[in-house]
Amino acid sequence: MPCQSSDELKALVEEARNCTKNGKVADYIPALGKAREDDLSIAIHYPDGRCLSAGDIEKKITLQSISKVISLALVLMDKGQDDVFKHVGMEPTGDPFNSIVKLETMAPTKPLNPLINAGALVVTHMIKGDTVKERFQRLLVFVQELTKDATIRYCEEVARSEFETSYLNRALCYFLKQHKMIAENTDIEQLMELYTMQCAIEMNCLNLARIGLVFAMDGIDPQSGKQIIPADIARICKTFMVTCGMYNASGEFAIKIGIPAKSGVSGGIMGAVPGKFGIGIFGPALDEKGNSIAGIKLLELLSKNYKLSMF
Ligand SMILES: NC(=O)CC[C@H](N)C(=O)O
Repeated sequence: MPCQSSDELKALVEEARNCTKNGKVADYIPALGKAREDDLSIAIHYPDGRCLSAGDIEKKITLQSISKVISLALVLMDKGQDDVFKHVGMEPTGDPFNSIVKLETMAPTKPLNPLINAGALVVTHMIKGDTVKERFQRLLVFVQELTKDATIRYCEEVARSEFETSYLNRALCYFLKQHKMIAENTDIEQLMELYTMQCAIEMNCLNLARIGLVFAMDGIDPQSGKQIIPADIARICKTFMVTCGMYNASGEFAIKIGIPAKSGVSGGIMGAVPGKFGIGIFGPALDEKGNSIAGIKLLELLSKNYKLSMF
């Protein structure tokens, strides 16, 4: 068993908290700018139901880019790999998450992977349903199943704040629609509504750790034994988490930490230690690449102390 007590975790959190002062809370989505720079919390969820935690784990965070792994799993389950990978690739980019540059320089115009914004917007546009409400509800029910928490909702304030300011994401959508990676009959305002609600799904670190646990256990909910995500799809998602989960810092993260993980600009990180446990972290101060600066430090300490690298 890697980490035995919450006290061990608390010591690591206090050590990692020092670097929050070198980071900055994201404010390009104005509502995210309200977060406290020195916040840091972590939860670890084991398959036998035990949880360890440190920091204020009641605090809720919006998923932001972490939601991209979940929508990918849902759309792969709905549409199958052939259809999905006709619209989005499997390669890391080396560019920031919201970059538009490769869409113009690559032929054909297909987002390189589903975890950058361009690819995630294509994936979200493939969520099944007739209305934004119906499509969002399907995603939310899936998240509630993964977290085993039917109270999970989205934060309207954060969703609205992003919807009102998301010009770059709109630009990506129109570019992709022009090149038929987003279907011609798609209303981009409705897609933005769905995407910003998806990114604003809100939960605490424990919930996040539980999602990580399901991915870690190859899509099985270890408590009920139910296969929530087919093993092959959980494998694909984890592979993307390794190659693209930390944006253009994924290579360094794989070398230094070696845990499949996905970060979001709210400062969340979801980790899935294969076969062992799930991790949920909240630390809103970000580094220059948009990853939680103390969250990465904390994962580095955990990985070194408990030999968690999968490589
Ligand atoms: N890196 C992120 O977490 C990005 C998600 C955010 N909602 C955006 O599209 O800009």
